[in-house]
Amino acid sequence: MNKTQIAEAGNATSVNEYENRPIVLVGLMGAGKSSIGRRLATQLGLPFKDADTEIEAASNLSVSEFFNLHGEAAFREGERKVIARLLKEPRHVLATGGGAFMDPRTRALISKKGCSIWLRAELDVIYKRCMKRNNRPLLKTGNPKTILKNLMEARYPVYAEADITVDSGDGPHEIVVDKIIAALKDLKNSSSGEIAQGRK
Ligand SMILES: Nc1ncnc2c1ncn2[C@@H]1O[C@H](COP(=O)(O)OP(=O)(O)O)[C@@H](O)[C@H]1O
Ligand SMILES: O=C(O)C1=C[C@@H](OP(=O)(O)O)[C@@H](O)[C@H](O)C1
Ligand SMILES: [Mg+2]
Repeated sequence: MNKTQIAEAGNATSVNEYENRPIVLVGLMGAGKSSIGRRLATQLGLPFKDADTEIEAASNLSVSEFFNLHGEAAFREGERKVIARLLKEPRHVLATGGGAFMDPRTRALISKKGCSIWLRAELDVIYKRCMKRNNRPLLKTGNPKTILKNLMEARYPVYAEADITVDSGDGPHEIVVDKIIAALKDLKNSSSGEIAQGRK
């Protein structure tokens, strides 16, 4: 059950409590979490945080350098700690890295403390966006399009557990920002006035 579904009696939390949670963007590389997250934060008048940037600042390494020096498992651990710290901060927009929500412990943290939004996009759109920069270590280990396709198959069923899903199509960022704001309003106006607490 996700937050947009009606809560069952005895297992609910108020929308107001929910509205105070950080807005956490999840989804594959190139979905737009960082660039749309920044614009969404500006629109909502909230601070913006990017988990990758925080890891880079804490380690004094780029994400690629971190992967090369310490490996993916250490990156996931650092990512979980950084996200746990950020989720304790007052309401903000948080862009996660694409693998964060795949880590069961990080996902549980986000489900407990955040309002998660999956930015969903199609393979060709994701691929085109990812090719703009060469800063994603996971795409350097083989054919990037094949890697992205395999990641989509493995990850989309898990991203689908997010509280809200918004399509991040091949238009301007602002269209996606507006769709997110509308989805958040829908949540606020949900007829029951309550949302599920015992989510996936
Ligand atoms: N809706 C969009 N329209 C156009 N370009 C986009 C859109 N979303 C993302 N991009 C571009 O795609 C690239 C990757 O986006 P980014 O925000 O870094 O994705 P993520 O953080 O999910 O990996 C950036 O150059 C960004 O400007
Ligand atoms: O999907 C992933 O596992 C990763 C996504 C990246 O972030 P973006 O999704 O912001 O590109 C970054 O955290 C790292 O390269 C690993
Ligand atoms: Mg990003």
